[in-house]
Amino acid sequence: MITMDDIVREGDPVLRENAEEVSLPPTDEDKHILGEMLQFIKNSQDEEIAEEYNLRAGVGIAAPQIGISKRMLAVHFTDFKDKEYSYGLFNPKIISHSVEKTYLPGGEGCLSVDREVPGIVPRYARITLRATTLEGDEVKLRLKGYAAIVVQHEIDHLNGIMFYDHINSENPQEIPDNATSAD
Ligand SMILES: CNC(=O)c1cccc(C)c1Nc1nc(N2CCN(c3ccccc3Cl)CC2)nc(N2CSC[C@H]2C(=O)NC)n1
Ligand code: NI
Repeated sequence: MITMDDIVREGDPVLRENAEEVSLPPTDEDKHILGEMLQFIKNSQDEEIAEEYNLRAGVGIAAPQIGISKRMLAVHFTDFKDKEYSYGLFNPKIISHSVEKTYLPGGEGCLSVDREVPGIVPRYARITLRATTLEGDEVKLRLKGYAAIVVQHEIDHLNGIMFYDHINSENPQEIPDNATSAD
């Protein structure tokens, strides 16, 4: 199982690399890894397991965060409208997005960042995504609000971008004019 010991922390160059496309159909090894990533996220949200294995809670993880520079990510969460999202995705690609932006009022956290980095992280409010799921289906997902934020945070990891790269260093709490809070 994946534990916090497998999570690469900021400073490791793999987090600043452009991850490689996964060749499709995915190999059994790639499917196993992505399945383990999804299981880690579920475990991190289970009070007993998280306590037992000292896991930090997250709703998403990208392969570079376990030292694998491949375009794979896993998300598992319920959004503010109680819609469940549980996906392992290969080669996710944002094919269109809104002009409007959104953000988490509490800022963002990252399993690879062992410190609080306060500030508003502006993200597209709505995205349309193409990807291949863990089950091998090619999907086109239209995401908004929290789901859009989480997936953009994880796709950033595939492009060597950390959430704090988006924070306005002059005024971290500044809310961009075309941004509304996700809640
Ligand atoms: C510094 N301030 C903050 O972190 C922050 C502070 C307040 C509010 C928010 C909303 C913040 N922000 C933030 N909170 C989260 N969680 C809320 C708690 N939750 C969770 C915790 C326990 C059990 C189950 C679960 Cl579900 C896990 C997820 N997650 C992310 N991110 C950024 S997008 C990827 C995602 C991620 O998985 N990060 C590890 N940001
Ligand atoms: Ni992260």
